[in-house]
Amino acid sequence: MSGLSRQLWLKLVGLLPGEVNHSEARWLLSPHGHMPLMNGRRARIIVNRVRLVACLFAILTPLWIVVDLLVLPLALSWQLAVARIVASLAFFGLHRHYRAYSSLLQAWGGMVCLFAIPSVFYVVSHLLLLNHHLEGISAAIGTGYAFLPFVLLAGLAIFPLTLTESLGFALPALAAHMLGGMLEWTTVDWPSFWGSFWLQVLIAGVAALACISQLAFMIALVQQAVRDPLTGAFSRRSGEEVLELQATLAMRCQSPLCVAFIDIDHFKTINDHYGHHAGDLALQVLAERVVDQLRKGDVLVRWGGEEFLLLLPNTTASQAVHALGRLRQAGLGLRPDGQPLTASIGVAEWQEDSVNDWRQLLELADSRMYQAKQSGRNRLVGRDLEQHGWLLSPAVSAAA
Ligand SMILES: Nc1nc2c(ncn2[C@@H]2O[C@H](COP(=O)(O)OP(=O)(O)OP(=O)(O)O)[C@@H](O)[C@H]2O)c(=O)[nH]1
Repeated sequence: MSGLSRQLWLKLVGLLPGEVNHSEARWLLSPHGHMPLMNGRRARIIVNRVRLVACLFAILTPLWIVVDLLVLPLALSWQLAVARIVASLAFFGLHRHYRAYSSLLQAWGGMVCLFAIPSVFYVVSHLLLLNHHLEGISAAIGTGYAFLPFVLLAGLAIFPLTLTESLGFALPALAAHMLGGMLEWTTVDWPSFWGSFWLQVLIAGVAALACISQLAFMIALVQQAVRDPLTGAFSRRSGEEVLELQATLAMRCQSPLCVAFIDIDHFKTINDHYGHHAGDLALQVLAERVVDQLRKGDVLVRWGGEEFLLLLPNTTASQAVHALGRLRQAGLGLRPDGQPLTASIGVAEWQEDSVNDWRQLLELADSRMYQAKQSGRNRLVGRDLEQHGWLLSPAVSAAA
């Protein structure tokens, strides 16, 4: 990014909701690059809101039948009543059969269905209204049907969406309105077509801001909830959630997933001899080193105390052993006495170790870490090919 465009970007980012920092601001623009944990949580929120709104509209839509029957010509009000009952049943079906998945794609699918039902109802009701010339109170009630697109656009505001996503939903609605106006396909005598179009653009803009603000707030809360405040690594609870997600994905796609348990050696002596602050510092440096050395998609979890879990998606056991060997050679930091900080590491991969559950994978890596401790610490234990048994890497002696 050039200096000028970077400055412009920072200025723009300064205008965005203050809950997110600069590096996270791009997450408000597009779903690309969101961490799977965030996608999973966002998908669940979207699905829950789709179901809630569907339930609300399943109840509210048929209630207006009474008003139509009292005010509109009888034939028209019955036709509209049928359309309302069909829409209400569709909303009810959506509420009943659409479940809380954690895939963003399925969440978008739910939103499409939620917006498709009133859109179809809008088209049908307008075709019916076009056949009647309404006057007085009937005309006023008929005009109410023309407000549905405004309600749809405003309704977007209840979802935590990125700018691209909210535009993806709003633009087709705006385009349809534009097309309808050009074809003079309207039952409402708006003072000005462009006036009503501009109003819809404004509503879509405000809704997009509301979507982004919700997303920003959500990102801030998720970041606070999922991170360990000392090291910035994922907390154990969120780490379990990420591992479960990644294991499900890996098993579905038959792609490798490696986990490594990393336990610092003789960590207690750092605390005992140099104080808790020195221990904290060692933990922070180790977390920084691991994050710096490994791939962007790898996830570091603080499992507890001086124990870390590293999740390596799309990585075979031998690739993981290679990457971890490089990390150990580069160094995990220094102890306060200047000696290299070392760790005992246990590695397991679901396909090569023939496990079909993330908990088993974890237990295997954990038991191999203990094997590394028992074999003298400062080493990595994985599994070579079945017939070769344990693979013990040599101890690392080089300082960081
Ligand atoms: N400074 C600091 N120490 C911690 C933290 N969490 C746990 N510890 C300490 O980590 C130490 C872990 O000690 P042990 O389980 O005996 O492990 P170890 O000394 O590394 O010994 P081995 O694992 O057998 O090599 C304990 O003294 C804990 O108090 C933390 O957040 N900060």
